[in-house]
Amino acid sequence: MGSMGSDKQITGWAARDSSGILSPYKYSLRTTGAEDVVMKVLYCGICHTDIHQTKNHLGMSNYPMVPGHEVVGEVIEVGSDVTKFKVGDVVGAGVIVGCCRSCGPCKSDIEQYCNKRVWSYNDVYTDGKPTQGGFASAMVVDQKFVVKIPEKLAPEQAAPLLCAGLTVYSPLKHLGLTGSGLKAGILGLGGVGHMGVKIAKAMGHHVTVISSSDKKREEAMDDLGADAYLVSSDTEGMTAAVDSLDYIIDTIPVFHPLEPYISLLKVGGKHVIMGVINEPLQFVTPVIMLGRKSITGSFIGSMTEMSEMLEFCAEKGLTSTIEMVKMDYVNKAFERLERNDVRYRFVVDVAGSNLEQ
Ligand SMILES: NC(=O)C1=CN([C@@H]2O[C@H](COP(=O)(O)OP(=O)(O)OC[C@H]3O[C@@H](n4cnc5c(N)ncnc54)[C@H](OP(=O)(O)O)[C@@H]3O)[C@@H](O)[C@H]2O)C=CC1
Ligand SMILES: O=C/C=C/c1ccc(O)c(O)c1
Ligand SMILES: [Zn+2]
Ligand SMILES: [Zn+2]
Repeated sequence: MGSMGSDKQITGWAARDSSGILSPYKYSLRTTGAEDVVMKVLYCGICHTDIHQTKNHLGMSNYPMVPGHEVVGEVIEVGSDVTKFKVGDVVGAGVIVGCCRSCGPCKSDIEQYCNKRVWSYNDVYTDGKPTQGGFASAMVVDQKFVVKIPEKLAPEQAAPLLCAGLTVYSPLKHLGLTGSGLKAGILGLGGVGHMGVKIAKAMGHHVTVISSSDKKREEAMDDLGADAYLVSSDTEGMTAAVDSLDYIIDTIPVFHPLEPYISLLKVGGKHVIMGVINEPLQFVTPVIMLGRKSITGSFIGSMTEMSEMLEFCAEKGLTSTIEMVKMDYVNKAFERLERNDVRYRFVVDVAGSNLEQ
């Protein structure tokens, strides 16, 4: 890495086009501002959103694009007004690195819903420079969007919590679904889904995994602690489970019918959509009306919830289940994630990949 003065030259791995293939890319970090934290990236998780973005599934991708928004790093420099962090701290950054600070959502501490949010990559920062994410040797992030990683959590295990963990924790809090004894459905057992099982279990819920295949049954029950496992194509099993769930966390990342899952909800049950799906989903209205059911969405969580969720995971001894890889494996890892071949999150050992050599 270059000097820590202005115009720090660093190396990240960037997608250049919608093939989504990442390769080394040199760019400069902004000069450290008064509120900025500079971190040497240690680990970065691979979220399915990184595939959506690098492959331009939403039609809004700009290249070169260094993805990665489950970033754990070590603080190597802080700006003059930074009070919350010091050099040597192990910290994290997630999906959002900026907001307007004056709109309703910002003032209500739900800055993830600010219409002027700045994304950690595939966006433009307030200085006019493109934002670039965590598959890079370093990142500069405003202290508001940096969180301390609790000492009890291993840094590589903590990385997936910064998006996947938060994405599950936030709607459960917001929707009042934290009490013990609730009946949960986790639809899609991937990175977000497996944290759904762990967090819901830690809240004392009875957890049913609803999966597209039988392949993950044993692991889901024995390793993750799920109470039940349904295969969505098993008509008999699905029928037996009708009207049984208080909520469903739906993490499927592609178009899918909603009605078979909504029918699993009790009266007043909630279907929470997480997947980023760029085509209309459909349902006929009686499936929600005749049961006062809700279909809602949720987007990551706030920085306040991020700290709270990390403390919750530390206290309950919750970690993510990861496969650690080096950066030269990242394209293979993206390909395996896309074909549903990971248990349950890839984490890139960024510092151990010596990007600057
Ligand atoms: N709303 C938000 O704030 C956030 C949204 N996301 C989005 O959530 C979605 C899930 O992310 P993530 O958990 O990282 O993704 P993963 O790929 O890790 O997991 C998705 C799971 O969905 C199931 N699935 C995958 N493909 C299909 C398919 N073609 N048909 C049916 N089921 C399928 C699989 O589970 P199984 O094998 O059990 O069927 C798979 O493991 C993505 O769209 C991502 O962009 C992610 C983070 C935050
Ligand atoms: O992985 C985190 C980001 C999720 C996300 C949710 C909604 C949306 O439109 C996105 O572009 C990303
Ligand atoms: Zn994510
Ligand atoms: Zn705002």
